Amino acid sequence: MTAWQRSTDPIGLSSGPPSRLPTAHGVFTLRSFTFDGMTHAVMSLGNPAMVDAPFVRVHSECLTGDALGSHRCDCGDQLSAALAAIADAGDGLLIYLRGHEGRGIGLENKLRAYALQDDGLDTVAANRALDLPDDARDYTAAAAILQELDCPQITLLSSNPSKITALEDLGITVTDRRGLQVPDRPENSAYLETKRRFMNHIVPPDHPHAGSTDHPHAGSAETSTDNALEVYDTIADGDEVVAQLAQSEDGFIATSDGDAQFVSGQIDRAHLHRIRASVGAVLVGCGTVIADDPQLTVRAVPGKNPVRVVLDPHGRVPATATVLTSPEAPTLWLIGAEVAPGSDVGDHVRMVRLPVAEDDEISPALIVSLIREHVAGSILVEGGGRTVSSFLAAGVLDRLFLTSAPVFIGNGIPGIRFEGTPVMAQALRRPFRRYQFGEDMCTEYLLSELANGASAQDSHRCRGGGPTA
Ligand SMILES: Nc1nc2c(ncn2[C@@H]2O[C@H](COP(=O)(O)OP(=O)(O)OP(=O)(O)O)[C@@H](O)[C@H]2O)c(=O)[nH]1
Ligand SMILES: [Zn+2]
Repeated sequence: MTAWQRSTDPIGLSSGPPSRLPTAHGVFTLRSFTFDGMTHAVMSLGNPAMVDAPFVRVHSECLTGDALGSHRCDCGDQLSAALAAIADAGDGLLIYLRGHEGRGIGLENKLRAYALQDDGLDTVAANRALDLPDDARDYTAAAAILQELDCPQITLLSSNPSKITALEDLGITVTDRRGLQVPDRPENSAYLETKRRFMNHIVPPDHPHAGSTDHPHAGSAETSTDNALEVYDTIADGDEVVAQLAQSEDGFIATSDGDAQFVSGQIDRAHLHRIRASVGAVLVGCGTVIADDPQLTVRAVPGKNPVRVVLDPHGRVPATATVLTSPEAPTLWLIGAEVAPGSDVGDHVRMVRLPVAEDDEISPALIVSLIREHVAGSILVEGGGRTVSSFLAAGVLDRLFLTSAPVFIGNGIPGIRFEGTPVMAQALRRPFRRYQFGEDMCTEYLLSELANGASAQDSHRCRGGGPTA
């Protein structure tokens, strides 16, 4: 038993005898190591303990990629490239970690996540939609094996920086890291982009997107499956007023009974959550809070929750509303000057009085400046139809994302409606871009010079009234 085992491992690491394993990359030595009830496989070549920082691949089990030949991920290619690199070096180890399937959520859950990805979610959003962590892997067994094999200093074959951190936290020194050369395949390029964009995976130096944060789908009017559009960065870096609304083909956001589940699909939902993650504040009218009791947090994609702002001039929001009771994100409660708030609210809620308005209508511009006194960054006006319409008509929106779903409601709660013009030539036309979100069509209107200028370099922009891409 090594010193390491005695000091930190009450369960114990046990290993089986070495055996020969002839492979396409040479004859390796194979041993099993059992730790905490799980048996892992370790392939070694040469004498890694005698090398300063030997090549080590810590490979997470992936039945579909490693054994079934799946091209949804790059695991099979990484496995084979790692063995080739070790064979080339002459000394090294591959630790095949079982129990890591699906980044630690198991095969059954990974296949559930695959089904959601077939419907348009990306790999991170799919785990979240299942209420599962983005990455649940534990590297304690790998660190124990490396100590046992006298390899406390290694060159890690990986493009995942969090593997380095995890191993270093467990006492392993990663003196160097090597990325493995694996092809981006058409079937897994969106998956690899998501890992690079949202899980910090390192882009290989010879990759076409190396050194750039641009996303291949940026500004695209084509079908986008992971909708990581460039515009989110523009919104995050600016202080725009952005609105988003999903409506039926005939312009309703809900049925006449208020049923709004669900007008648009999963990709549009992920898009909305990406906008939430890019803004400082998300505003809704009290009607939306009463009808839908929304959480207004970022759940479908990674990112920080914005401050939730509730517009409540007549004090109609019930004290039981999620925005007032759940402390997941701060809430700014814009409440009428003469309204007496009911019972106590949580510490996450800040009450701000609206000024008295003569005609009972508080101007959108004033609401924006009130929010700006408390929150920095862009503001998302998320609903409902009346609130978004009043902001549009008042000319305070920089950008509007309006998603049309291929469904007819016939009659219901209206989406965009405002006092129009009798003269067609005077109707509101602005430059726009279009994105296909699965079955839904999202049109992004560039309403202000600010938004128009910030997005000027992007391709696929159409002039108002022009043909759609
Ligand atoms: N939950 C989930 N897991 C996946 C998915 N695709 C692959 N995996 C799992 O992800 C694990 C591999 O992790 P990756 O993020 O691809 O790569 P990595 O091991 O972190 O990084 P490298 O060392 O560069 O390969 C394996 O356990 C796969 O089963 C997916 O869509 N959803
Ligand atoms: Zn895989």
